[in-house]
Amino acid sequence: MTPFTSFRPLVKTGFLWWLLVVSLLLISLLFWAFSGGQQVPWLLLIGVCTIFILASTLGYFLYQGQMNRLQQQLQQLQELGDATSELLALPAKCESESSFLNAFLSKAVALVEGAEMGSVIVIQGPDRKLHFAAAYGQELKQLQQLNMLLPQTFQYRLTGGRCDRVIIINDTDNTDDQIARQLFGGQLIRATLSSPIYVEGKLYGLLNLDSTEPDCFNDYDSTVIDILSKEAANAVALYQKSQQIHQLSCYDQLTGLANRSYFDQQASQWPLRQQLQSYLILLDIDELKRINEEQGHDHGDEVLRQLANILRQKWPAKALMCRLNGDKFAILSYGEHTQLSEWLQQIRNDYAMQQPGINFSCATVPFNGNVAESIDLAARVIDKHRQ
Ligand SMILES: Nc1nc2c(ncn2[C@@H]2O[C@H](COP(=O)(O)OP(=O)(O)OP(=O)(O)O)[C@@H](O)[C@H]2O)c(=O)[nH]1
Repeated sequence: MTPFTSFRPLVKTGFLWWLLVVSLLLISLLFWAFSGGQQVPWLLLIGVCTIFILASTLGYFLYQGQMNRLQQQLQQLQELGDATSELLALPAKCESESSFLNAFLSKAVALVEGAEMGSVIVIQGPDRKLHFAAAYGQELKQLQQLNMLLPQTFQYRLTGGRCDRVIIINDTDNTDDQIARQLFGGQLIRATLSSPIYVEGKLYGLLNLDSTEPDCFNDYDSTVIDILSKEAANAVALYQKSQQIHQLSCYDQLTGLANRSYFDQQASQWPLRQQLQSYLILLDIDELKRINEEQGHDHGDEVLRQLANILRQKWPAKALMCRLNGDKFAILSYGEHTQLSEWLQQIRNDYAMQQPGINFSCATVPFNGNVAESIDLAARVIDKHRQ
């Protein structure tokens, strides 16, 4: 981040003083010249000089005020530039979408001078329900109790349902909007700003900034938040893409369980315990080929999905699970051998209730850190049982 170097005005103050002195001398010279070197009208000269000095001083202060405002805006612009580049780096650092939204919200509150608090609302489902995903200076749980739909927001109403621009309400006394008038620590929100966030052309959510003081947001804040919301949208899209890539590369699309390579990766970090043996359990659905042929591939898919669901929902201990390939699943779990057998029997019973007549073969072998070895051993045990 480059530190902001103080704004250098075009004209130095010393030069302005010289300009004033020279102008006064010129005025005096003109008076002297017009009086033809005779009696100089001193009173008139002093009056003119005084007016000139007052006008110059006023001009100077107006100029300074403008320079200060410009300096402030430049500083804000630089902060905005820093914030936007930080935003794009955030998805890689944040563990979840909600932690990203919280970080984004903090930046927005810090950038807009009048903002004391704020929230990020994500629009959910076809009925466009409002879900408060992040809050700053307000109780998130309390906000999440507000049961509202998008059409009830002032953003929606004041844009005629288009939600296409930043909306500022600088005095909430003039609105009956529930969100706009929330209580904050016993105080009423008096000014509020709402910006839509579009991710890949679809309304993703709203960024709201609030203050207990009226008239504290201006057009400049609106521009800053508009830019920031667009950058946040890019960052959200980036985050969602990276999640999709993770999902596609690590999980089996049919069952939602981990795939073999992600399972291998996680199993390599599985903590082996001295007091409690770890076991690898291999499950292989019987005669899936025949099921596919007789009842169709879709039914075969359902058979696979249901076993995965039962394993995920019913396995009673901490475990890693995956669909190894085709009709084979693996579980890495702690437990006593007899206990694991009981759990497997329970899974078998539950599965038989959902898929009558369909069974699976399984083998439980000790796991000592080498996944491939344990899987080979378990596969040999299953083959032996089937012969
Ligand atoms: N429906 C469906 N079938 C699959 C999928 N992946 C693999 N299969 C089928 O699963 C069958 C597995 O064949 P085999 O390894 O001989 O297993 P099996 O027919 O269950 O025979 P056993 O395991 O010896 O009882 C093959 O016919 C594959 O086409 C899938 O994603 N969906």
